[in-house]
Amino acid sequence: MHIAVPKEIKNHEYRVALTPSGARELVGRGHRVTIQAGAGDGAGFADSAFETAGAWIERDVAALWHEAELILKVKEPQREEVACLSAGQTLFTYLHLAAEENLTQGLMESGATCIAYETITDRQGGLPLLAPMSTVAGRMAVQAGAHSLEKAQGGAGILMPGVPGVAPARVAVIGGGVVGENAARMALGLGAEVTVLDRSIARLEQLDDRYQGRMKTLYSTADALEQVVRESDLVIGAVLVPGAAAPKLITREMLADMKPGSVLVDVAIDQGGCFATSRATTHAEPTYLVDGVVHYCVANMPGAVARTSTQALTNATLPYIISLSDKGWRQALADDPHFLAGLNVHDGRITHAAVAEAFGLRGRAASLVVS
Ligand SMILES: NC(=O)C1=CN([C@@H]2O[C@H](COP(=O)(O)OP(=O)(O)OC[C@H]3O[C@@H](n4cnc5c(N)ncnc54)[C@H](O)[C@@H]3O)[C@@H](O)[C@H]2O)C=CC1
Ligand SMILES: CC(=O)C(=O)O
Ligand SMILES: [Mg+2]
Repeated sequence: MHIAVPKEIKNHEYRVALTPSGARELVGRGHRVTIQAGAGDGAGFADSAFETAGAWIERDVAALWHEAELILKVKEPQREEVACLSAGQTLFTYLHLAAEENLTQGLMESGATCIAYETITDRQGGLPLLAPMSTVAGRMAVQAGAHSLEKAQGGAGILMPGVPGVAPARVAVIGGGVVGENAARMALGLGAEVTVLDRSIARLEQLDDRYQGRMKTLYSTADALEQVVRESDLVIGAVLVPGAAAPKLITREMLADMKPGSVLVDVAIDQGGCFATSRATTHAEPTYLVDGVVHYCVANMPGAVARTSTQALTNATLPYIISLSDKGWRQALADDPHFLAGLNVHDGRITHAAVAEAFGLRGRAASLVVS
């Protein structure tokens, strides 16, 4: 199969969809891998490393897209990338379509087969291709939050661990999944007082057990959220309903009760965000203020630590890429219902129920596409 890897063009996105080690595995299986010149530079992988792995380097972007059967990316395609996609091609990347109506429309019009990393499931009920980047983003959320609490960033001027005789910061994490656990773990490590809220009792039990009560767990109700948000210095949004737009859990009114200079980090922004006042920001300008509360809402947080993230991403995606390349998308998805859950758009139709519901459209069952 002819596999192409374009250079990412989203603001401050330095990741690349494949490492040279990943390219070597694919080339070794008889596939042709073409990498856009410079695509790996931001992650520290030079063109020469890809060439050594047996990949081809292409300078002509239009030719790269035109000739590919399978296109591997990291972030959702930008407008000029959607224009390069055509029927018969397969796109494998993060899509987060419920938050992007224009993108969804563009992908439907392209006629391409679009498989989203973030809706692929596993036997344990997890999201194996979202998890590595959620681990990164969860850990980064605390770094971003701690920085935003500094006075020069608009924050209240609070040091996360406090000092002897002065209390540490209070951190609330809404959603105790992969992002939430990693954020809570980092905040605990910094000496903050940490509360995790979730709707899953089983998950709260697991966290309580794993951290031996060192973080407080709360069942997530409107009352609990109001109370915790009022008391917290840093609130991290980490909820997810797979494929769907994030529920708005912190309302504009609740913001008025927050302490001036407190910080909201909305990691769930790639699904539209879980705070009513969230809007996507970029690494170039990551924060803004609403009612004296600092908002950090970067939709591609792992892009800033591209070296770590690129390796973690390829580790997770490679088995799926091999399956797509060896078998073709239809057989690969037909063989694995968890992989099939990643099919979001095919031949002009939405094939994921939560995405179709987000836009009030009638989708087509993914199972019908591969049967
Ligand atoms: N901004 C960025 O750069 C990145 C964003 N993300 C995003 O972070 C979000 C979280 O991802 P994961 O942790 O991997 O998901 P996950 O599925 O592991 O965890 C989500 C948790 O939210 C909980 N939840 C759902 N509704 C809730 C509610 N109403 N109240 C409280 N908890 C609720 C679920 O029970 C689950 O435990 C996703 O939107 C993901 O796309 C992930 C990586 C990078
Ligand atoms: C998951 C995601 O949106 C990211 O890694 O950028
Ligand atoms: Mg986006």
